[in-house]
Amino acid sequence: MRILVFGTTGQLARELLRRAPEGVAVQAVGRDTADLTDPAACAAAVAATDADLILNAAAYTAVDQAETDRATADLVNGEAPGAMARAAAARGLPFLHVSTDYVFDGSGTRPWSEGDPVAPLGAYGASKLLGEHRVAEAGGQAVILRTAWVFSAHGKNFVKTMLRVGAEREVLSVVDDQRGGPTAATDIADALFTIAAAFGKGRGVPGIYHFAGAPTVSWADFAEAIFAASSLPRKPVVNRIPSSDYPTPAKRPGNSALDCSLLVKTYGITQPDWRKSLADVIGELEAEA
Ligand SMILES: NC(=O)C1=CN([C@@H]2O[C@H](COP(=O)(O)OP(=O)(O)OC[C@H]3O[C@@H](n4cnc5c(N)ncnc54)[C@H](OP(=O)(O)O)[C@@H]3O)[C@@H](O)[C@H]2O)C=CC1
Ligand SMILES: Cc1cn([C@H]2C[C@H](O)[C@@H](COP(=O)(O)OP(=O)(O)O[C@H]3O[C@@H](C)C(=O)[C@@H](O)[C@H]3O)O2)c(=O)[nH]c1=O
Ligand SMILES: [Mg+2]
Repeated sequence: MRILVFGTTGQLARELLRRAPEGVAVQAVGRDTADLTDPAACAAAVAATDADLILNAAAYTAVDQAETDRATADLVNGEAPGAMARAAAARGLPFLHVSTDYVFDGSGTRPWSEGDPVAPLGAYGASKLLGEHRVAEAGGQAVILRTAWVFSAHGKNFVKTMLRVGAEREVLSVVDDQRGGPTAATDIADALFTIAAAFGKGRGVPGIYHFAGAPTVSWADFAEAIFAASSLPRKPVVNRIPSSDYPTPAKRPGNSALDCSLLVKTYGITQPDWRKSLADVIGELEAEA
């Protein structure tokens, strides 16, 4: 099976390139070939491909920056995936897309199910929701995988930020009232390959699915786990704060927990334990250093 992947340098794109199972060839295209601010270029890449399936791993992920750059976020996260999905549908090719917990408003404490009402708090979440709508409207065989709190040994993420800042400070203030499921890019890549294989066998089931690591924690809990798993000589103390003490341009959801049972039922993909994947990522980072 051949998979055309949009994105080459991102956390997820890199793991897709590294973890393709035997018999799967990943052809990744970057900004030079398909800039997502140019939806027509994305459609052209789909029209020209000899791949059996299309996977979009590229996105505008700068949550705060999106607040003042809404047009670019909507183009990259909304219109470009829409153009990819329409071009894939026109050729009868399955399309796998990735979305986010930030489409929810974060109310309540119950983990969000796929059919729950969406109400993004910020421009990034709104742009990802636009992408979900555009992909659904395209009418093809599409899967939208909503994930959360992605980390890996590469790119920008909370784990790397904590290790960098934690090496310099004795005390770190981290929000304790936003809860979610940290998810390793390696685990998302593997889940997407499982879904792709199902489509390869004619057994793919289109729709929206949730996929996040377990257990659900706060960012402060996650920070403590990161320091515990690291071999920092002097581990910083995590000072637990409310979000109101950590002002940011974009408001984040309080309850980001995703109910992932539909993916288990449909594809047999279980929730990964992020503590295991965190140990692997920290191992990789410390081996590189
Ligand atoms: N990061 C997270 O915490 C979460 C991410 N997600 C979703 O998961 C998916 C993967 O995210 P992740 O791997 O973390 O993202 P990254 O920020 O690590 O990577 C984003 C990728 O998109 C590419 N990209 C951005 N803008 C453009 C553009 N205009 N044209 C072409 N390529 C572009 C980047 O390329 P370049 O290097 O050239 O900029 C990069 O390869 C996305 O859909 C994201 O919304 C969902 C939940 C949480
Ligand atoms: C660095 C730092 C962050 N924080 C807070 C800010 C924020 O609420 C939380 C996490 O910080 P981040 O900057 O990683 O958060 P953020 O960029 O909002 O992460 C999100 O990215 C997008 C792409 C997604 O789709 C989401 O699932 C989610 O992963 O921790 C602290 O409390 N203390 C700190 O020292
Ligand atoms: Mg990033």
